[in-house]
Order: sequence, then structure tokens, then C-alpha cells
Amino acid sequence: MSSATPAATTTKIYGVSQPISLANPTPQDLSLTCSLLQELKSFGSFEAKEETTKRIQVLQFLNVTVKKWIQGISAARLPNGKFFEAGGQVVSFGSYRLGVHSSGGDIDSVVIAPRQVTRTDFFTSLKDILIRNPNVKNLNAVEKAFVPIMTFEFAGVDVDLLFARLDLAVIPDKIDLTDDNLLKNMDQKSVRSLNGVRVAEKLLQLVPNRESFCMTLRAIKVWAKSHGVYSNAMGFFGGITWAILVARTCQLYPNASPSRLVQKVFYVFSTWNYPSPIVLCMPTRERSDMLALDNLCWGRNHADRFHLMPIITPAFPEQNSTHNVSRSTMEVIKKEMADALVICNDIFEGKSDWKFLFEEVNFYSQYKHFVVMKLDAKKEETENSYGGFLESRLRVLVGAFERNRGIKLAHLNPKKCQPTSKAQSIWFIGLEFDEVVKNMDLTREIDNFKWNLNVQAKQIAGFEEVELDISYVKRSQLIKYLPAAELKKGRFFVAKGSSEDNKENAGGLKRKCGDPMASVASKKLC
Ligand SMILES: Nc1ncnc2c1ncn2[C@@H]1O[C@H](COP(=O)(O)OP(=O)(O)OP(=O)(O)O)[C@@H](O)[C@H]1O
Ligand SMILES: [Mg+2]
Repeated sequence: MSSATPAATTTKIYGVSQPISLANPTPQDLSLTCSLLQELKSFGSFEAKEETTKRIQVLQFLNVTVKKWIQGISAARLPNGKFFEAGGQVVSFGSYRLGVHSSGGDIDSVVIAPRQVTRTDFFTSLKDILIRNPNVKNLNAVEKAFVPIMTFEFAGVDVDLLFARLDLAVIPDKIDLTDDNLLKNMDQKSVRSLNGVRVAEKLLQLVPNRESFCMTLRAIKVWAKSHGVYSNAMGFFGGITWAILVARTCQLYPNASPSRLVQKVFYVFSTWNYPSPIVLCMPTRERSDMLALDNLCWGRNHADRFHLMPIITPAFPEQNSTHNVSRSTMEVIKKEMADALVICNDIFEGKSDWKFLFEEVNFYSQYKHFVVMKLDAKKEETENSYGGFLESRLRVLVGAFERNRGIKLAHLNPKKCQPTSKAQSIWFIGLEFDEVVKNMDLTREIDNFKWNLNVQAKQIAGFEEVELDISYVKRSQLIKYLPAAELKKGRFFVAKGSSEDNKENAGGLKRKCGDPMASVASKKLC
């Protein structure tokens, strides 16, 4: 490190001072960053060049189509509109905009339209133009949603398209969508639809080094997916939440290389004092402007106080990105991060490697009791729609188990299994009972959940044929649902001193267990 630069400084967030480390990367950090990149490639984090080219073409085509569509509407609706250049564009956000999408991922995008074009136009004339295009498949429009959306496949690429109408007659090509003044006079659905773009732009503006941010986020995403802690709908963290955590770490360690940043993400957030909110540091003037704009900022709302791990988006109107996190998912996320920190520390001590960090963990080896949800939808398309609906409700069942005093932990595995056909799916919840519990009857929770689910499903067409079986099983009975190979996949969890679990550890790598927090506590921010 240069002697001219101080080793550490502080930043204030919500009045709390936080140290920033200015340490530069060591040769070991750089060499571990090279091996990290190699490992990310082997775990399929990067898409092939042809796929990237295709995505660019898809976005270019959508942009041209949308500009023409807006021009046509403006010509008809504005006086002298024929000669009017109304502009408008399609802007991407989400992981594609952040530059961290992997093969097969969707493109989240939003149409930015001038005031003479309405949401009704979006769901009628633009939808018609898209449906008529032979490259467009499976178009689905959800007009009544909280954030109205059209989803479709364009030349094999999944596209999510939103609509935001600005209070401007002309949308210039170089418009700064992070400008809060644009939100004045916008309808709430447009504000919500524009939010993803504003959040992505803000994230990219606020990180000190984009390249390091992207590579670190890629690593965290690979890890989170293989450890079953990547799903906003099921109460874990989604892409945006992990992006905020990585961005915050980049701010705390502005000169660190990705290998060190990965370790620091786990260090900072496995030891975080939840529910203190995690917010990105931004220029003071900007934050006070945001607060002045609206009183409805995050934290003032009564319901916000009950969030367990608040992780706040950086663009106005600020939102907590983790409202689905429950007591159990919080425990699982914290434990996974603490375990990951131990592995990262081992990597830096030369005792482990990235492969071990990213390796899938065997979910079934962690519990002795399970609830199995088996969906038989008869047809693949019904499985897709009902399965998505069910996945968005499963955290309600977890919540019911959490309210049962005999249950210490209800761990829903976000990964669904399809051992027989694409029309059938199975999800598992691992249960940890209180030591004093001798017998557990879960009938009431399961029946209530099924009853409510049926009431909601009846309002959605095509769900009548579906069969859903929810039942309790012991670990030894899992073989009835899954092939032995699936049950043996990944690294096994071995409870400390458990001879029974050792017997069941059929050849998988043993997972480090014990008290990972002990080593966390002894490490200082450096
Ligand atoms: N819980 C949430 N809170 C706030 N914004 C969200 C939330 N979930 C999604 N979004 C917005 O929608 C965008 C797209 O969501 P999506 O789930 O596709 O995540 P992503 O970051 O694109 O990651 P992935 O690679 O999984 O697609 C996010 O980047 C974010 O702006
Ligand atoms: Mg996405």
C-alpha cells in the first residue's frame, strides 16, 4: 500500500460510523482473483459470445420497434405530429444491465414512453405488433399486476417488458433516468416500472470499481444458487439484494480485488447487526434531496419495522428488497454466510479452493424430518404456471410452520425437483423440531394452506386439473420421491458428533461444521 494513502477512513450511514479499508490488493489477492475467474467460468457464470450477440440484437430490434410504434401514435395524436420526433426507447435493467447475467437468463427491460402514449396502447397496439412478429413466442400479458408486465420469448431469449410513461412530449435518447424530477406527475405503476432501471443505474454509479463489483457479484450469485439461498419469492435473497450487499462491500473496501471482496461480503454480512438496515453510501446532498421529496421513505412505514434483514434499494422511492425473509430463511442465510466465510478464510490460508466454496450442498443431509409438496399438473404448461403460483405461496406454509412452537426451523429448498417428468414437480421443506417435542402433528397447517391455495387457484383458469399432495416424511422415506443419485448429490452436512449422519454420508465431501461464528468473531476489519 502506498504510504501516502491512509489505511482506513470512515463513512457515516444513518448516523453510524463505518470504517473503510483502503488496502490495495496483495499478490495473493490477485492470484486468487485469477483462479476465481477460472472457477466462475467452469461453473457456467458467463454466457457464450453468440448468446451475448443475440441479446444485443434482440434489444436493438425492440428499440427500433418501440420507436416506430411511439412515432406512429405521436403522429396521430399531436398537432403537426407527423413531423415530430417523439423518441422513446427500451432500456434494460436487472442482472443484464449490471453485466452479471448468465446463460439462459432473461432480459428485464422497460419501455420509456412520452406522455401521448398510454399503458392501454402498450397492452393493445404494441402487443399486437409483437404477436404478429414470427420471432415472438409465448407472449403473456399481465395488465392487472402491481407492476404490469408482458413476458415473451424473442428468438429464444426470454424478455420481461414493463412500461413507464414520462410526463414529457419527447424522450431524448440521452435521458438521465436517475433524475428524481422525472417522477413528478408520473402514475404509480410507471414509477414502479421505472424503479428497476433507476436502481441498476444508481448501483453502477455508487460502486467505486465496476469490474470488481461485477466479478464479485457473479461469484456471490453462483454461490447463493448452489447453496439454495437465491430466491426472493421463497424468502431468500434475489438478484437485487445480493447486488446491494456486494455494492456495499465494494464501498467499504474500494481498492480490494474480487477474491478479497467475496470474503468480505461474507464477513460483513454474517456479522451484521440485523435488523439494522443495510443501505448504500451516497453523496449526502443526494440523500437529503431524496428525503425531502417524499415522507414515505423506507423505515417510516409501520410495516417496515417488522422486517428482519432490511436491505434497501438505492433509488427513490427506496424499498426494502427483502420483505419475504422469515425467521427460518434468515437463520439459513446467516448460517450459509458464516460457513462461506470459514471456507474463504481457508482459501486465503491455502487450505481450500473456490470449487469447494461453490459446490452444491446436499439439502437432504441437513434434516431428519421433511414436508414434501408433490405437484402433478398433467401438462408441462400447467406445471409452469401453477408451479410459479405455488412457489410464490410456499413461504406462507413456512410461516405457518414457524408459528408452531414445536418447530425450530422450517427450511424450504428453493430448488424444485422433477425426477419423472416436466409435468410433475416436488419441493421439500426440511424441519428441525424443538428437543422436547416427541410427536408432531402438522395436519392443521397443511390443510389450512391447501384450502387457501385452492380458493386462490380457483380464480385462475386451467388450474382445475392439478393434483397437489403435501405430506410429512422422514429422511429414510425420501427415496420414494427421489432417485438415489439425487439424494447423494453435493457436499454432505455432518452434524457435530453424529455417528448416524456419518453412516449416511455416502461418499460426498464432508461439510465443515461446528461453530463457524467463533472464527468470524476473532477477525477484525482490515
Ligand atoms: N424484492 C425486490 N425489491 C426491489 N426490487 C426488486 C425486487 N425483486 C426484483 N426487483 C427489481 O427487478 C429487477 C429484476 O429482478 P430479477 O428477479 O430478474 O433480478 P435480477 O437482478 O435480474 O437477477 P437474475 O439474474 O436472477 O434475473 C431487479 O434488478 C430489481 O430492480
Ligand atoms: Mg432478471
